[in-house]
Amino acid sequence: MGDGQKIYSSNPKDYKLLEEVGYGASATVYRAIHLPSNEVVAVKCLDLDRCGSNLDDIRREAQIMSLIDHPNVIRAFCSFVVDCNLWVVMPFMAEGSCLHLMKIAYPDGFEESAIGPILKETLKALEYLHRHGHIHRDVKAGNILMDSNGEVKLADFGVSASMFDRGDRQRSRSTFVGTPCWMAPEVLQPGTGYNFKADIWSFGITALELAHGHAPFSKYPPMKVLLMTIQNAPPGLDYDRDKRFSKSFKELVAMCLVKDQTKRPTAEKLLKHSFFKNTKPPELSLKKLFVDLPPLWKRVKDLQLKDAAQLALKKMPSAEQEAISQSEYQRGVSAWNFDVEDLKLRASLLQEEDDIQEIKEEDGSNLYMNHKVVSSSGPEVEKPGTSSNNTYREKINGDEVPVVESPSKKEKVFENDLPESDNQGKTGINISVSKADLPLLEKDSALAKTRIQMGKPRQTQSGPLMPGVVLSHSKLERTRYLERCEIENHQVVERAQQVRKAPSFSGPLMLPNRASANSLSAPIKSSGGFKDSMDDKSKTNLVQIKGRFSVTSENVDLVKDIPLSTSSRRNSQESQLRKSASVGDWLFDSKPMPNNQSPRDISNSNVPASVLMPHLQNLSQQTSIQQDLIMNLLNSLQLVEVADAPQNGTLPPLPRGAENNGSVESALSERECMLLMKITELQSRMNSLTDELKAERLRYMQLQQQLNAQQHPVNLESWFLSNCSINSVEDSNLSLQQIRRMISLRRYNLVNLFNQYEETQPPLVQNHVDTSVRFELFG
Ligand SMILES: Nc1ncnc2c1ncn2[C@@H]1O[C@H](COP(=O)(O)OP(=O)(O)OP(=O)(O)O)[C@@H](O)[C@H]1O
Repeated sequence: MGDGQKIYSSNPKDYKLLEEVGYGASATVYRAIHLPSNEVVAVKCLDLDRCGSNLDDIRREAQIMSLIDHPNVIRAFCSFVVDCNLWVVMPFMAEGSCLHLMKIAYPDGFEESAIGPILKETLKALEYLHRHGHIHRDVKAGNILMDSNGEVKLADFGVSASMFDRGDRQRSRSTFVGTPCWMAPEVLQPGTGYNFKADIWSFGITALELAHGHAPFSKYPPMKVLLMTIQNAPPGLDYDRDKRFSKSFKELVAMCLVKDQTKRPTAEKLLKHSFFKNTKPPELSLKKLFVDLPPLWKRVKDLQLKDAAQLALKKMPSAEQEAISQSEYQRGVSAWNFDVEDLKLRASLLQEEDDIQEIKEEDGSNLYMNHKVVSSSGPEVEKPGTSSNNTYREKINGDEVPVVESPSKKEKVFENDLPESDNQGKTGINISVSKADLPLLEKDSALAKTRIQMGKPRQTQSGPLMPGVVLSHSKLERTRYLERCEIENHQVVERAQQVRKAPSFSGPLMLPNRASANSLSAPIKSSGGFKDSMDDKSKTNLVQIKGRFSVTSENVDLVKDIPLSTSSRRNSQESQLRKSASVGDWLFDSKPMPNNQSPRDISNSNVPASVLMPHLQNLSQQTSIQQDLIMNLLNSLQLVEVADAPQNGTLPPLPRGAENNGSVESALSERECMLLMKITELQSRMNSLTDELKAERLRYMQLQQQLNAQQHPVNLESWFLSNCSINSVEDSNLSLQQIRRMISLRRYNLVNLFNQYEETQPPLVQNHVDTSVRFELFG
């Protein structure tokens, strides 16, 4: 009787948990004994509190796992809740994940003879899952498990998605989940959906990971990985440096890592690739990988100790260690708890890698190097910081290879060879302490030092960011746009502060001109090499350079696209203020509404509080800044010299000489009139903003009520009953069938409403709609 047929009870007392053999973002995995049968099993204890996914996701994972029936896919024997944990009982894979194995004994990756069988078995698993309508969405070495007999199984359905959703969403997902290094461009890119071909991309990245010991770009923080995946040529095997690998392996990888998902082959087709023709069965070729290695739990323990020692060396307080370890999890190395704000912040703090001496990652040292793979002897690898990241694909031996060109263009470096840390350390035992992982304070001070040394100030961002844990398509654009709004807002505040601090009494107030570092019209050019790597298109769209890292935007003109109601109002206000050019360039630029949405539009829709709050904050900020401006105007205008003539709509100049007493009087009264007009104008603007703010507040309260109501439609039948003022279905004169019909009509209406709402709302707002509402509506 195979494992599949055994009865595994759902009673925790029937399981004796033994050693810890791994852990992820939300789960710890134990070797355990199923006492009634005396079988060794693995128990994955998912901490429901720590778990980012909702119960539906978890239930789905467990459900899918229990239905799995394929030798290469881990299936769940059973699952049940114990206190705040969900226990998933599954076969114990005694050699753990490929990632573990590489970290322990093969830091430079496996030999091709081992990679072949691992990939082949993984492909079989993918072929099975895809055939049954699932996208795995988290294919990587950390999720490929091996048993001592060489068996290979794909694990972790934490983020898998059923492709059999109803309606338009079928076979095209729009939720941002997964692990960035392994994520396909279409998953990261705005506007497009993705399908099972995303797994093929991840499979290609996994192939590179197995070949090198780490995934391409894994050195970089997630946001940078995200942009590099979108902007750069796909990574691949280097035809010079990766001489130890066959042409067919390189070809296979290149086939998977095609940016156009439609051009990627299916798992079924890949299985027929020549690379797999001569692949030996896993039981023959993989077993040797584990010879002489201590048992899995011992390795895991050793790795944990090693990491703990590294942390101790850094002499960090435990809270900081914890913060690092947590951020390691959350910054995308661990799947679906994607904290976009954190990513943005870190991206903004990015700097030249060579600006600050990097804290060396000691991950490369292996603990049990009894099978060290001889690494290829290629040219010296260029440090990422010294590279311009100017990437293109070059034909070598008739094949396209991604190449990174140094600024001098003297030497070429193959992109996927850039030294990288193991950012996949989601298991937590590899807490890599790269500078990107330093606690912010420490990092900030390092940054500050660098800035002083280099004498080139860089922009950091502050202020509230839009909340959101899930980045979906087109959110990247919106993120850029919001970042820009934030910068503008920051500028406005800075200007207002400067007005307060240093009112100039002679001539224009001293304010930064438009071509300043933060100016959108004149983006600051970093001396970092990254800009060189961008094509012309992205150059024109450059919004910011953050260290070697640029943020571009196709929507740089978004402000122009703000609906007339808002933009024209703002433009006229801007122009009015601009007209008082006598007070310099202190253009009051209100923070535009994200996503072309006027406050009124927002107030007329069902928008969650998280979206409304920034608007409200904006409005109140604008109001207070305007108040400041008015005060400053009043204080300083008497002494301000006005350059423009009154016919230009600006204030008349104040004559200087005492001999012009008569004209001084008339000019003064003229000035007074204009000032009064200006003040009235500003006051009315302030009033209207205050009104808007009040209306928004009111609307916000209403929306929150509506949202609450929508979030808890839980039981439509009970909704119906309560709305029909009857106590039970039996009490009513209606037949159950009629009631069901009414309920389904109601549901239908809700779905319609929801769809309409989605159509009218910009995607940013859509994405903030609680997924539970979607789930409830779409069933
Ligand atoms: N059946 C098993 N047998 C042996 N080791 C396992 C088993 N399942 C998982 N592991 C080990 O535990 C680690 C964590 O497991 P898993 O990836 O399922 O956790 P997770 O919390 O879902 O991870 P993630 O961070 O991807 O969400 C794996 O990388 C692997 O090393």
